[in-house]
Amino acid sequence: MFRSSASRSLASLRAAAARCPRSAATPSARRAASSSSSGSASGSSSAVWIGAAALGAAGLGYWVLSKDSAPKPAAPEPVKAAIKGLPANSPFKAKPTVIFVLGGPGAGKGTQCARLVRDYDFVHLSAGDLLRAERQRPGSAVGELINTYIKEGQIVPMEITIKLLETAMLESGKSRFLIDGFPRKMDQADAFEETVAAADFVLYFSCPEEEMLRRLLKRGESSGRVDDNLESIKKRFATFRDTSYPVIEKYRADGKVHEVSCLQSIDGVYAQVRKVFDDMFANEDKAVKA
Ligand SMILES: Nc1ncnc2c1ncn2[C@@H]1O[C@H](COP(=O)(O)OP(=O)(O)O)[C@@H](O)[C@H]1O
Ligand SMILES: O=c1ccn([C@@H]2O[C@H](COP(=O)(O)OP(=O)(O)O)[C@@H](O)[C@H]2O)c(=O)[nH]1
Repeated sequence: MFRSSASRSLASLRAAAARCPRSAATPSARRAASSSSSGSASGSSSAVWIGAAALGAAGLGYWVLSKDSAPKPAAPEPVKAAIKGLPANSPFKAKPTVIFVLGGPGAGKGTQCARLVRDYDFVHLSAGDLLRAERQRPGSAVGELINTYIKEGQIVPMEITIKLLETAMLESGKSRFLIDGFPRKMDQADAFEETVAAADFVLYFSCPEEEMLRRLLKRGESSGRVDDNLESIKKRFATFRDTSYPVIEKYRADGKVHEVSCLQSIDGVYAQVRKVFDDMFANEDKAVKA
């Protein structure tokens, strides 16, 4: 049965409550925390962390509801059921092309996506950028929550990230997407593929930690990011190793990963990336600009 926007909201809200971090304020949220999608809070979590998480958890439901209030274009279920890779409750009418761009922090995902947008007809959506924009949005009910997760190198509850991605995809009016830095956990991948659209493939930038560290510290000199500092970087590396890398392994087992080494110049890496895209999209419009 096709689910209405309101029931999607309620389902999202319930799921969000069930995924509050262990430090969530309400007993019911604490009870539900065993299935957290956000990664466990670090042992050194402070009162600030607890407060921010509680505040954010309270605001999350309101945020999900208010974000979900706009009517969504939707094809009738019988039509969509026949489209491979498009879930029945997806807000899309046709299967969009979705490429997950993954790799450790500082591997060069954003840099390479910018080139792909220049040369191919893709919309680049960085999950991290969308989260940072929501954090900055005046009046955001989840801004503090997002800030705390990012600083701690933890993964923001997936309801927030998926909602931001879905909204940006729909608002773009386009149908080919580079989803950069998402999914970072297997349940995020499953939820996205079950409610938005299946991924066509994963572009994975492999990179040793020493190189990523060098790049991130350099980027930190001017990025102004709260997480481009040694303490946060170590936590981000741990989250990538323990939680995000298994997502890549899973897609690899499914034969969906195109791996590119980051250990070349930006141009050198891009030459490898182009090979993948030219092979994949040779028969589509490509829109290569010289
Ligand atoms: N191949 C490369 N060689 C050297 N530096 C790079 C390369 N690719 C990206 N960088 C730099 O490394 C930093 C991290 O790249 P970025 O694209 O922001 O990574 P990510 O999006 O994976 O976090 C940036 O300052 C970028 O200019
Ligand atoms: O799907 C996502 C993407 C990002 N983040 C958070 O945003 C931070 C920065 O992510 P981004 O992709 O911008 O940067 P990267 O760490 O890859 O350089 C991460 O460490 C997470 O805290 C998240 O929670 N979920």
